[in-house]
Amino acid sequence: MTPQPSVSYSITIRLEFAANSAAISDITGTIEKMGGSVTALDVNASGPERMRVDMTVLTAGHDHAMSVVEALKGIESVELGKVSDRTFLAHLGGKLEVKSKHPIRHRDDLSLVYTPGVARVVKAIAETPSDARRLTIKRNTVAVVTDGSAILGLGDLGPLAALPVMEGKAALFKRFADIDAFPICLDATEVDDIVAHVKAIAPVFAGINLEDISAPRCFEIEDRLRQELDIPVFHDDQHGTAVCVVSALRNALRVVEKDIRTVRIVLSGAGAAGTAILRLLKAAGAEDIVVADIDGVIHSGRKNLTGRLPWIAGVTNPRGITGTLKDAVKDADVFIGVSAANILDEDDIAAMADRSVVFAMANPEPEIDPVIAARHAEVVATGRSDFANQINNVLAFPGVFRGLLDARAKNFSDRMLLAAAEALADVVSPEELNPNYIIPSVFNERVTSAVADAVEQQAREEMGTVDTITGAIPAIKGGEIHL
Ligand SMILES: NC(=O)c1ccc[n+]([C@@H]2O[C@H](COP(=O)([O-])OP(=O)(O)OC[C@H]3O[C@@H](n4cnc5c(N)ncnc54)[C@H](O)[C@@H]3O)[C@@H](O)[C@H]2O)c1
Ligand SMILES: O=C(O)C[C@H](O)C(=O)O
Repeated sequence: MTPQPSVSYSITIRLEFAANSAAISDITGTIEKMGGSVTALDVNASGPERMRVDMTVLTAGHDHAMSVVEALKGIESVELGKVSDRTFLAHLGGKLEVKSKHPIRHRDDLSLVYTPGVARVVKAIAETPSDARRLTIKRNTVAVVTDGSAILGLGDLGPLAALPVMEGKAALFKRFADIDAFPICLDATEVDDIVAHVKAIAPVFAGINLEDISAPRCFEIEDRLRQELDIPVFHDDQHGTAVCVVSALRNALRVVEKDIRTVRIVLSGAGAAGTAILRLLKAAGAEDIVVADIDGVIHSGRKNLTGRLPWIAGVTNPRGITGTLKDAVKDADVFIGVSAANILDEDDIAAMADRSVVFAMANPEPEIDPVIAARHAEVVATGRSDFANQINNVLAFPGVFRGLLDARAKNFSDRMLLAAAEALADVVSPEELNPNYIIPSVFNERVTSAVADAVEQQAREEMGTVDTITGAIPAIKGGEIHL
């Protein structure tokens, strides 16, 4: 794929020049000739003789940005000032802050929110631990936990480098579900250590969102934490992705008028995302799924199947296909890729069944260029924001957690995930549905509430009657007033 100018590589360039010259058209002409795109021009200072402007330019990458700047240096009448990378500017000082909900103006406030008042609240919680949900941040707070071992598609870059991503996830929790999420980047690599650290911090939180932890460790870490903690533990790269894929597939199959129970699905990738997608596809009724990984198609005769691969071989591949991914996609109705960049070509997509569906979701480079895929497939989706049909787990995790927290759920089930997938799909109405609109934008106001309501309702059904948080209704207990 040829990189296009985008906001993620935008720069702001300070430029000074004579006020009456043709400098502005020279500048914009030079930028456009170099393939950049001017999106804003702000006058920073102006006088009768000279003016200073900040010009914002979209570029296609770091080297491209540098070549645009070099070209501007060549305009004689223009003086170049500082050049700022807008992505780095947006990260200066981090993306989050903690704010007090109660004003602290004088001694009265201190006595209420801190000592001595707080001591009675401490005793109340020690006596009735469930009161922590009413009297602390616990009820609306989620930990976003990583060890930095599988950051986006970048690999194992460690906990410190993972912090901007975890801050970003926390910001998305707040923006889309009004959940207070906090980034926790653990300097730990052993499964036992990670489990122990998450358990140790769990008292503060109503849920744990695991992020960017590499497979296969992520499976054991999640399984153990789900068993050992009484709050939901959700590995977003697995289940958030699975919800979005099943949701998008439901609508894509409506477009191509095929049935999930009979379509032939090829899933490329048997890691964190692939394994969870497979589970949820099975739960949604898919029967003919062939999974391939870096060593080719997974089947029970393949040597050295380890980890979850024997399970995958046992529940997939009903027609006993062997060989490569390319062999598997021939005549397939659906391709779902959560594996690696550019592993399919145009001929592979052309060899799929009529009215095929391609979800090429490897980030940042998909399994096949979506423009090429669209020459043969009827519905194409990617993980990217610069193409139609972006499948990203931000469509799921804020609403899923909102629903789990509101139901005070202790865990989640496949039925809750399926309910979330259905609700997300239904945000796109039959009148709106078309090959380029199978999945809504996260900025569609109905997304989070639809997912949250579906998860909460399903959670309540599965949990029976759930205590509701009654808020500030005073009750006399043991001579003390508990709010
Ligand atoms: N768009 C989204 O919302 C979204 C969500 C989750 C993951 N992803 C993307 O999916 C990819 C996989 O993520 P993951 O967390 O499951 O990673 P993972 O490392 O857990 O699993 C990767 C899988 O891909 C297979 N693979 C690697 N190279 C391959 C190749 N050349 N040919 C065929 N298979 C190959 C591996 O064998 C493994 O099964 C990444 O690119 C990630 O960015 C996208
Ligand atoms: O987490 C995301 O936003 C994307 C996805 O999990 C990925 O690994 O690319």
